[in-house]
Amino acid sequence: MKAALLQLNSGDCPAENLVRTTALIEEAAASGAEFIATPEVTNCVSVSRARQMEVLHVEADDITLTKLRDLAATLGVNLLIGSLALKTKDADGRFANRSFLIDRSGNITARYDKIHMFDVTLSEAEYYQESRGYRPGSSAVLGRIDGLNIGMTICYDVRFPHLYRALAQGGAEVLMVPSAFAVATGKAHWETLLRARAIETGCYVLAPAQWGAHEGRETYGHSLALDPWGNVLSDFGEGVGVSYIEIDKNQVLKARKRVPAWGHNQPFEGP
Ligand SMILES: O=C(O)CNC(=O)[C@H](CS)NC(=O)CCC(=O)C(=O)O
Repeated sequence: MKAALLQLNSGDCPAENLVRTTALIEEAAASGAEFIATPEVTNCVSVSRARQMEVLHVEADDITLTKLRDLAATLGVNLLIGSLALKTKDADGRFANRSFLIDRSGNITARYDKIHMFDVTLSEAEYYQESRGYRPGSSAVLGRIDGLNIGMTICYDVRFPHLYRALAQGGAEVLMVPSAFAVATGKAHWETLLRARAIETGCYVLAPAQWGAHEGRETYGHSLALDPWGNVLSDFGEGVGVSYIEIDKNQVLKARKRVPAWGHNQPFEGP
């Protein structure tokens, strides 16, 4: 199956982001991609809560979701919306950072709320408090497209290997890590973390990413696809566009036959 990873430079205007995302999805479908994946916060990258309050919507009213579902149906492709920032009905007013798996008929077949919040101080000048704006999810989610089991995760989740192991042991063959990675940690950790998750689980790892300057922050780009042996299938580097890879379920079986660590559970005590 041909898969496509979109690298975006989403701004803080959902309508504009939708226009650009739609064009790249159409381009990917015209190139024969049957599974197309977009980065974290496809609809809006913003560090301003006031701006988010102004432009974001609850899931039922979100235009990006409605339009991309229609687009998946029109083009007959499977779609992973890496995430949408959405309002919730929570009393504390926090948003959801929610990923959607959409089938060829435009149906939502799985949704996942990012579990691990990026509450990190990289330097005096660069710090993130994601849990202030977003309410974390609490369930790992497996979706399914065209006979492939898809483990859904987002960005900072990549640093928590037990989540990926649980998804692989639950049946995942492809792990999604749509992201908006920081530049400093991207340079230091991005490829290594993603390759490790592929090697440990014997899964494909697909990580479509935000890139470049956004209002109030900057992201690393380098959308990455790994095969189940940990080989880099594609690295988009910088800029905006689409990368293509081939997914072959036999490669999952092959890697796991050589090193079956993903399925070995040896109990131990302590420390
Ligand atoms: O804030 C939003 O609107 C959406 N959320 C994100 O972009 C999140 C929190 S700032 N980014 C990450 O998790 C980057 C993780 C990272 O860079 C690392 O693990 O090193």
